Amino acid sequence: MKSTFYDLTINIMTRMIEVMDKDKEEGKRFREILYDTVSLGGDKIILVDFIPFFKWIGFKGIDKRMVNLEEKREAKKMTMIDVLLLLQQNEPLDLRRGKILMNESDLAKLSYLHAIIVETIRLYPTGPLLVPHESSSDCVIGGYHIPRGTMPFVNLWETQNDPKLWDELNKFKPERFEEIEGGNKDGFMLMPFGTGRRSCPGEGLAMRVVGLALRFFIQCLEWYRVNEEEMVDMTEGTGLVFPRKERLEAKCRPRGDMLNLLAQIVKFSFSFF
Ligand code: HEM
Repeated sequence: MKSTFYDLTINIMTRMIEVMDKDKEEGKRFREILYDTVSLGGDKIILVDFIPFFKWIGFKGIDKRMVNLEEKREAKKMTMIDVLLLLQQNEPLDLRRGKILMNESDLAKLSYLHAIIVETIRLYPTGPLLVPHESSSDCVIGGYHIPRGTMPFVNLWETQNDPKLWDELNKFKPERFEEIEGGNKDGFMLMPFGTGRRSCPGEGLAMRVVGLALRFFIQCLEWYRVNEEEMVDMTEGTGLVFPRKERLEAKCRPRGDMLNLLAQIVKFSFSFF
Protein backbone atom coordinates (compact mmCIF):
# COMPACT_ATOMS: atom_id res chain seq x y z
CA MET A 1 0.00 0.00 0.00
CA LYS A 2 2.88 2.36 0.75
CA SER A 3 3.89 2.92 -2.86
CA THR A 4 0.28 3.65 -3.84
CA PHE A 5 -0.18 6.26 -1.10
CA TYR A 6 3.27 7.64 -1.84
CA ASP A 7 2.40 8.16 -5.50
CA LEU A 8 -0.82 9.88 -4.50
CA THR A 9 0.99 12.32 -2.21
CA ILE A 10 3.73 13.15 -4.68
CA ASN A 11 1.27 13.56 -7.53
CA ILE A 12 -0.89 16.00 -5.59
CA MET A 13 2.10 18.05 -4.49
CA THR A 14 3.70 18.26 -7.92
CA ARG A 15 0.34 19.05 -9.51
CA MET A 16 -0.17 21.92 -7.11
CA ILE A 17 3.23 23.28 -8.03
CA GLU A 18 2.53 22.82 -11.72
CA VAL A 19 -0.78 24.65 -11.40
CA MET A 20 0.77 27.46 -9.37
CA ASP A 21 3.81 27.84 -11.53
CA LYS A 22 2.72 26.63 -14.95
CA ASP A 23 6.37 25.70 -15.38
CA LYS A 24 6.28 21.92 -15.75
CA GLU A 25 10.05 21.68 -15.26
CA GLU A 26 9.72 23.16 -11.78
CA GLY A 27 7.19 20.49 -10.74
CA LYS A 28 9.42 17.76 -12.14
CA ARG A 29 12.47 19.06 -10.30
CA PHE A 30 10.48 19.24 -7.04
CA ARG A 31 9.35 15.62 -7.45
CA GLU A 32 12.92 14.44 -7.90
CA ILE A 33 14.21 16.36 -4.88
CA LEU A 34 11.37 15.09 -2.71
CA TYR A 35 11.90 11.44 -3.64
CA ASP A 36 15.59 11.72 -2.81
CA THR A 37 15.05 13.65 0.42
CA VAL A 38 12.59 11.15 1.84
CA SER A 39 14.68 8.18 0.76
CA LEU A 40 17.58 9.49 2.85
CA GLY A 41 15.77 8.22 5.98
CA GLY A 42 14.73 10.40 8.92
CA ASP A 43 16.36 8.41 11.73
CA LYS A 44 19.83 8.78 10.17
CA ILE A 45 19.39 12.51 9.61
CA ILE A 46 18.31 13.02 13.24
CA LEU A 47 21.38 11.10 14.44
CA VAL A 48 23.63 13.36 12.41
CA ASP A 49 21.90 16.45 13.84
CA PHE A 50 22.37 15.45 17.46
CA ILE A 51 25.69 13.59 17.37
CA PRO A 52 27.99 15.82 15.31
CA PHE A 53 30.69 13.13 15.31
CA PHE A 54 28.72 11.29 12.61
CA LYS A 55 28.77 14.41 10.47
CA TRP A 56 32.57 14.59 10.58
CA ILE A 57 32.96 11.00 9.44
CA GLY A 58 30.12 11.36 6.88
CA PHE A 59 27.45 9.02 8.26
CA LYS A 60 26.51 6.47 5.57
CA GLY A 61 27.44 9.03 2.91
CA ILE A 62 24.40 11.15 3.77
CA ASP A 63 26.21 14.46 3.28
CA LYS A 64 27.32 13.43 -0.18
CA ARG A 65 23.88 12.14 -1.08
CA MET A 66 22.31 15.39 0.11
CA VAL A 67 24.75 17.45 -1.94
CA ASN A 68 23.87 15.35 -4.98
CA LEU A 69 20.13 15.69 -4.48
CA GLU A 70 19.44 18.30 -7.09
CA GLU A 71 21.55 16.57 -9.71
CA LYS A 72 19.60 13.35 -9.69
CA ARG A 73 16.96 12.64 -12.29
CA GLU A 74 14.24 10.00 -12.57
CA ALA A 75 11.93 9.03 -15.43
CA LYS A 76 8.37 10.43 -15.19
CA LYS A 77 5.76 7.67 -15.26
CA MET A 78 1.98 7.95 -15.45
CA THR A 79 0.53 6.01 -12.50
CA MET A 80 -3.00 4.91 -11.62
CA ILE A 81 -3.27 7.87 -9.29
CA ASP A 82 -2.33 10.29 -12.11
CA VAL A 83 -5.16 8.80 -14.05
CA LEU A 84 -7.63 9.14 -11.18
CA LEU A 85 -6.73 12.75 -10.70
CA LEU A 86 -7.05 13.45 -14.41
CA LEU A 87 -10.39 11.67 -14.52
CA GLN A 88 -11.63 13.65 -11.57
CA GLN A 89 -10.60 16.87 -13.24
CA ASN A 90 -11.90 16.08 -16.71
CA GLU A 91 -14.97 13.95 -15.96
CA PRO A 92 -16.49 14.56 -12.51
CA LEU A 93 -19.04 11.76 -12.22
CA ASP A 94 -22.20 11.49 -10.15
CA LEU A 95 -22.59 8.90 -7.38
CA ARG A 96 -26.38 9.12 -7.40
CA ARG A 97 -26.48 7.85 -10.97
CA GLY A 98 -24.47 4.78 -10.03
CA LYS A 99 -21.22 6.51 -10.80
CA ILE A 100 -18.77 8.24 -8.49
CA LEU A 101 -18.54 11.78 -7.25
CA MET A 102 -14.98 12.45 -6.16
CA ASN A 103 -15.98 15.75 -4.62
CA GLU A 104 -14.49 17.09 -1.43
CA SER A 105 -17.68 18.93 -0.44
CA ASP A 106 -19.22 15.52 0.41
CA LEU A 107 -16.54 14.93 3.04
CA ALA A 108 -18.17 17.28 5.55
CA LYS A 109 -21.19 14.93 5.64
CA LEU A 110 -19.07 11.86 6.35
CA SER A 111 -18.44 12.48 10.04
CA TYR A 112 -17.64 8.83 10.83
CA LEU A 113 -15.00 8.70 8.08
CA HIS A 114 -13.51 11.84 9.58
CA ALA A 115 -13.58 10.26 13.06
CA ILE A 116 -11.74 7.19 11.70
CA ILE A 117 -8.92 9.41 10.43
CA VAL A 118 -8.62 11.32 13.73
CA GLU A 119 -8.66 8.13 15.82
CA THR A 120 -5.88 6.75 13.60
CA ILE A 121 -3.63 9.76 14.12
CA ARG A 122 -4.42 9.69 17.86
CA LEU A 123 -3.09 6.13 18.16
CA TYR A 124 -0.33 6.64 15.59
CA PRO A 125 0.61 10.36 15.46
CA THR A 126 2.58 11.11 12.31
CA GLY A 127 5.06 13.20 14.34
CA PRO A 128 5.27 11.39 17.72
CA LEU A 129 7.64 14.04 19.12
CA LEU A 130 6.14 16.91 17.11
CA VAL A 131 8.76 19.20 15.59
CA PRO A 132 11.47 20.52 17.94
CA HIS A 133 11.46 24.28 18.52
CA GLU A 134 14.12 26.32 20.27
CA SER A 135 13.11 28.81 22.99
CA SER A 136 14.10 32.32 21.88
CA SER A 137 14.05 33.60 25.48
CA ASP A 138 13.89 32.18 29.04
CA CYS A 139 10.45 30.76 29.87
CA VAL A 140 8.62 28.41 32.24
CA ILE A 141 6.98 25.17 31.04
CA GLY A 142 4.98 23.11 33.53
CA GLY A 143 6.75 24.85 36.41
CA TYR A 144 10.24 24.18 35.04
CA HIS A 145 12.58 27.02 34.15
CA ILE A 146 13.64 26.67 30.51
CA PRO A 147 16.67 28.78 29.59
CA ARG A 148 16.91 30.56 26.25
CA GLY A 149 18.23 28.32 23.46
CA THR A 150 16.76 25.06 24.87
CA MET A 151 15.12 22.59 22.52
CA PRO A 152 12.33 20.82 24.44
CA PHE A 153 10.64 17.81 22.87
CA VAL A 154 6.90 17.26 23.24
CA ASN A 155 6.05 13.58 23.62
CA LEU A 156 2.80 13.71 21.72
CA TRP A 157 2.55 9.95 21.44
CA GLU A 158 2.51 9.66 25.24
CA THR A 159 -0.19 12.33 25.61
CA GLN A 160 -2.41 10.80 22.96
CA ASN A 161 -1.98 7.37 24.55
CA ASP A 162 -2.25 8.45 28.20
CA PRO A 163 -4.67 6.30 30.26
CA LYS A 164 -5.42 9.32 32.47
CA LEU A 165 -6.81 11.20 29.49
CA TRP A 166 -8.46 8.53 27.35
CA ASP A 167 -11.07 5.85 28.03
CA GLU A 168 -10.24 2.47 26.53
CA LEU A 169 -7.13 4.07 25.09
CA ASN A 170 -5.91 1.03 23.15
CA LYS A 171 -9.26 0.50 21.52
CA PHE A 172 -9.75 1.81 18.00
CA LYS A 173 -12.87 3.81 18.78
CA PRO A 174 -13.68 6.49 16.17
CA GLU A 175 -17.00 7.28 17.91
CA ARG A 176 -15.10 9.43 20.41
CA PHE A 177 -14.37 11.96 17.66
CA GLU A 178 -17.60 12.14 15.73
CA GLU A 179 -18.36 15.54 17.19
CA ILE A 180 -15.09 17.37 16.49
CA GLU A 181 -14.06 19.23 13.35
CA GLY A 182 -10.54 19.23 11.88
CA GLY A 183 -7.78 17.15 13.49
CA ASN A 184 -7.30 18.93 16.83
CA LYS A 185 -9.33 18.81 20.03
CA ASP A 186 -9.63 21.61 22.58
CA GLY A 187 -6.74 21.66 25.01
CA PHE A 188 -3.54 19.71 24.50
CA MET A 189 -4.71 16.10 24.76
CA LEU A 190 -4.98 15.67 20.98
CA MET A 191 -2.79 17.72 18.66
CA PRO A 192 -1.51 15.58 15.77
CA PHE A 193 -0.95 18.82 13.82
CA GLY A 194 0.76 20.66 16.70
CA THR A 195 -0.79 23.77 18.17
CA GLY A 196 -0.32 27.52 18.31
CA ARG A 197 1.20 29.77 15.69
CA ARG A 198 3.72 27.18 14.50
CA SER A 199 1.13 24.42 14.08
CA CYS A 200 0.80 22.63 10.77
CA PRO A 201 -0.45 24.91 7.97
CA GLY A 202 -1.22 21.82 5.87
CA GLU A 203 -3.88 20.44 8.23
CA GLY A 204 -6.87 21.33 6.04
CA LEU A 205 -5.23 19.90 2.91
CA ALA A 206 -4.07 16.76 4.73
CA MET A 207 -7.54 16.00 6.17
CA ARG A 208 -9.16 16.48 2.75
CA VAL A 209 -6.66 14.37 0.84
CA VAL A 210 -6.69 11.50 3.33
CA GLY A 211 -10.52 11.67 3.41
CA LEU A 212 -10.84 11.58 -0.37
CA ALA A 213 -8.31 8.78 -0.80
CA LEU A 214 -9.89 6.67 1.94
CA ARG A 215 -13.32 7.26 0.56
CA PHE A 216 -12.24 6.14 -2.89
CA PHE A 217 -10.62 2.98 -1.52
CA ILE A 218 -13.69 2.08 0.56
CA GLN A 219 -16.29 3.01 -2.03
CA CYS A 220 -14.76 1.32 -5.05
CA LEU A 221 -12.94 -1.69 -3.62
CA GLU A 222 -13.56 -4.57 -1.23
CA TRP A 223 -10.56 -5.27 1.01
CA TYR A 224 -9.18 -8.49 2.50
CA ARG A 225 -6.19 -9.39 4.62
CA VAL A 226 -3.52 -11.29 2.67
CA ASN A 227 -3.69 -14.03 5.25
CA GLU A 228 -7.25 -14.23 6.58
CA GLU A 229 -6.02 -16.03 9.70
CA GLU A 230 -3.71 -13.22 10.82
CA MET A 231 -4.52 -9.69 11.94
CA VAL A 232 -2.61 -6.82 10.34
CA ASP A 233 0.64 -6.20 12.25
CA MET A 234 0.49 -2.62 13.54
CA THR A 235 3.92 -2.56 15.22
CA GLU A 236 5.63 0.81 14.85
CA GLY A 237 9.01 1.18 13.14
CA THR A 238 11.55 4.03 13.51
CA GLY A 239 11.80 7.08 11.30
CA LEU A 240 10.99 10.73 10.97
CA VAL A 241 7.27 10.21 10.39
CA PHE A 242 6.48 7.10 12.44
CA PRO A 243 6.44 4.39 9.77
CA ARG A 244 5.04 0.89 10.17
CA LYS A 245 7.54 -1.85 11.04
CA GLU A 246 6.01 -4.34 8.63
CA ARG A 247 4.82 -3.43 5.15
CA LEU A 248 1.07 -3.19 4.77
CA GLU A 249 -0.04 -5.67 2.13
CA ALA A 250 -3.69 -6.19 1.35
CA LYS A 251 -5.87 -7.81 -1.28
CA CYS A 252 -8.70 -5.96 -2.94
CA ARG A 253 -11.26 -6.48 -5.64
CA PRO A 254 -13.60 -3.99 -7.31
CA ARG A 255 -17.09 -3.67 -5.90
CA GLY A 256 -19.67 -4.95 -8.38
CA ASP A 257 -21.50 -1.64 -8.82
CA MET A 258 -18.21 0.17 -9.40
CA LEU A 259 -17.03 -2.03 -12.27
CA ASN A 260 -18.10 0.38 -14.99
CA LEU A 261 -16.26 3.25 -13.45
CA LEU A 262 -13.12 1.23 -12.78
CA ALA A 263 -13.19 -0.11 -16.36
CA GLN A 264 -13.14 3.50 -17.55
CA ILE A 265 -10.12 4.22 -15.38
CA VAL A 266 -8.25 1.19 -16.71
CA LYS A 267 -9.13 2.15 -20.30
CA PHE A 268 -8.02 5.68 -19.59
CA SER A 269 -4.72 4.55 -18.13
CA PHE A 270 -3.93 2.25 -21.06
CA SER A 271 -4.09 5.22 -23.37
CA PHE A 272 -1.11 6.65 -21.44
CA PHE A 273 1.16 3.62 -21.24
C1 HEM B 1 -1.56 13.92 8.10
C2 HEM B 1 -0.78 14.86 7.61
C3 HEM B 1 0.05 15.83 8.43
C4 HEM B 1 0.37 15.80 9.75
C5 HEM B 1 -0.05 14.78 10.81
C6 HEM B 1 1.19 16.96 10.01
C7 HEM B 1 1.72 17.29 11.25
C8 HEM B 1 2.54 18.38 11.49
C9 HEM B 1 3.12 18.68 12.76
C10 HEM B 1 2.93 17.87 14.04
C11 HEM B 1 3.85 19.80 12.62
C12 HEM B 1 4.68 20.50 13.71
C13 HEM B 1 3.80 21.47 14.47
C14 HEM B 1 4.53 22.03 15.66
O1 HEM B 1 5.71 22.36 15.55
O2 HEM B 1 3.92 22.18 16.72
C15 HEM B 1 3.75 20.21 11.24
C16 HEM B 1 4.37 21.33 10.71
C17 HEM B 1 4.28 21.70 9.41
N1 HEM B 1 3.54 21.10 8.42
FE1 HEM B 1 2.40 19.42 8.65
N2 HEM B 1 1.35 17.67 8.85
C18 HEM B 1 0.67 17.02 7.86
C19 HEM B 1 0.55 17.42 6.54
C20 HEM B 1 1.10 18.56 6.03
C21 HEM B 1 0.89 19.03 4.67
C22 HEM B 1 -0.01 18.33 3.64
C23 HEM B 1 1.62 20.17 4.54
C24 HEM B 1 1.78 21.10 3.36
C25 HEM B 1 1.02 21.12 2.30
C26 HEM B 1 2.28 20.43 5.80
C27 HEM B 1 3.12 21.50 6.04
C28 HEM B 1 3.71 21.78 7.26
C29 HEM B 1 4.63 22.90 7.49
C30 HEM B 1 5.11 23.93 6.47
C31 HEM B 1 4.98 22.86 8.86
C32 HEM B 1 5.92 23.81 9.60
C33 HEM B 1 5.10 24.95 10.19
C34 HEM B 1 5.96 25.92 11.00
O3 HEM B 1 7.01 25.52 11.52
O4 HEM B 1 5.57 27.09 11.12
N3 HEM B 1 1.94 19.44 6.66
N4 HEM B 1 2.94 19.34 10.57
